[in-house]
Amino acid sequence: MTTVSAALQLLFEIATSWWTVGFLASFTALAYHWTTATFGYWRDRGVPYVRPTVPLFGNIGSRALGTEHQARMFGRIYDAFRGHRYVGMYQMRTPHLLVCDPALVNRVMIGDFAHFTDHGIHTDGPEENPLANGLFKMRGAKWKVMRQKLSPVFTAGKLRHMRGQVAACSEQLMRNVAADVPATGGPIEVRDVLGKYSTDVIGTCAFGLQLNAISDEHSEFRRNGKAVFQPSFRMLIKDLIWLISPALRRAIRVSDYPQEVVQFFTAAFTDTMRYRQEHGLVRDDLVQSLIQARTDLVVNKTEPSVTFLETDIVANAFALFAAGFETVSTAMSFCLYELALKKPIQDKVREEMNATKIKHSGEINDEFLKELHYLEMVLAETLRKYPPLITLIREATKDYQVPDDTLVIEKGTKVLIPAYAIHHDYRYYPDPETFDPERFSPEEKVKRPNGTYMPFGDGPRLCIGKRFAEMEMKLALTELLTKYEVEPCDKTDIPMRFNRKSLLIAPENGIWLKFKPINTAN
Ligand code: HEM
Repeated sequence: MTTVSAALQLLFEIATSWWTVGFLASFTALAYHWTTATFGYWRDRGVPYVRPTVPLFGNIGSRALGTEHQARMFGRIYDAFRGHRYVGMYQMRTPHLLVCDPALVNRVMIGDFAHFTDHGIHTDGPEENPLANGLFKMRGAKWKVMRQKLSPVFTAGKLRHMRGQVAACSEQLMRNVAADVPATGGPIEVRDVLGKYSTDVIGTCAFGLQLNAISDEHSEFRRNGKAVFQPSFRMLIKDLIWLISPALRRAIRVSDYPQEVVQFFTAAFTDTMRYRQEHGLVRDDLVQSLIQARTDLVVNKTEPSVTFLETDIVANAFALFAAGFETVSTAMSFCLYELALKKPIQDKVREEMNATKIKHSGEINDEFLKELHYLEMVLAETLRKYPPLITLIREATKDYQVPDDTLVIEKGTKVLIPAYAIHHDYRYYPDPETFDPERFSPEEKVKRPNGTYMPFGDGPRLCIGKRFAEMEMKLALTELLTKYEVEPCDKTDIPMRFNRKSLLIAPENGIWLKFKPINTAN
């Protein structure tokens, strides 16, 4: 009996262990197949491509693990294939085409835009994330209608009306800097102080909030705003899941932002809208254009072919905040960083500001801002060296025959434009790591081919807030640089190191600079 049961026991163990081994082997084979099934896509189409080394992760293992910054990763690929018009690569399992040739970049963004109308970024439904459907993520006809509704508020005439609101924010910025400088007696982390400024600007102009309710370190607006951009493990996972399988992401419903952030921004905008409507308040600002869009598209349904929801309006207020907060503060911070390291350029930009101030009797009006040509060159060079978006993205919305080529970019393909790498290509920008505003003198600019400068993107999807951002940056930089000299200090990172977890270009350790008050009667 004992012998029989021992034999049975042995047989059972063998069977189950074979079964286990078989199961594991099949599972591994299936998993391997699924995680690598797409990796022949570019080879099959005869496209030069970066060989994917790790199943599932494709070419972005280093980025996913946080061991390599995106700018470096795309730069490495771009450099390895220099001279090719495009390169195939895999972000997780998804094939992406990196377009490197400026002429083709120009076609994708401008000339043949009709084939690339969408950014092709995954959006959650309004139930999972009411803030998801902002302009940046909107597609097709819906994007076109909303873009037309919002564009008028960014024209030069309308911006003039918002200049007063932005100027009030730059005065608040100066009070914040003045409070920080004597208190610490030493360096300031400029991204923090400029982050308060750009929060103030969007808070007043897009959410209609009172200035004093925003910039305070402990204000809810500031706290929730920071939470949106805090690089987090959750955000990284969320992005990677989308690249593995959008269906998987939909199934497990990982939303873009924490619930409390969604609730806060929804309530902030809805309260302002209700207040303005109840009090018959009409102002020429972003809030007003969104209220008008709501009346036309949600209430009166003037575009019956496209469905707009209440959440689309709040999502667009939020989109202006999301797109305009970090980009502006980061660009201004890098600008001050470079000026602190290059004193002669700083002096020259200040001279221009002071001379223009005298010419306009101290009044900072539109003419004044337009005449700051050297500052424009400095900002252009800052955005060349540090474009906040490292790559631009498009999705082929129709099949596209690449001109003078055999390749057809199939509908649904993700197309990436490596803005950072192109901005750092020595063929267009010799000695690319040197900060040199003269590259943007009118004579130098015309020498470069189109499709080699795109910090704000280009074509119909060009940043809608470009002029607004330029006004915002010029106003604050004029205030700062005519009152303070900026200098590096012990805590300044030289050379600059980027935060590897951040989606946008961001410094690893903040940007610490000394602010020396200028004793002047101006
Ligand atoms: C230095 C500041 C800024 C930079 C460098 C910047 C850059 C960009 C870039 C690269 C894009 C994508 C363009 C493309 O795909 O071709 C974009 C889109 C966008 N930006 Fe900006 N941006 C800045 C400031 C702002 C501000 C202040 C606002 C709002 C007030 C804003 C609102 C938007 C919106 C809504 C979009 C989506 C446009 C669309 O898809 O139609 N941006 N921005």
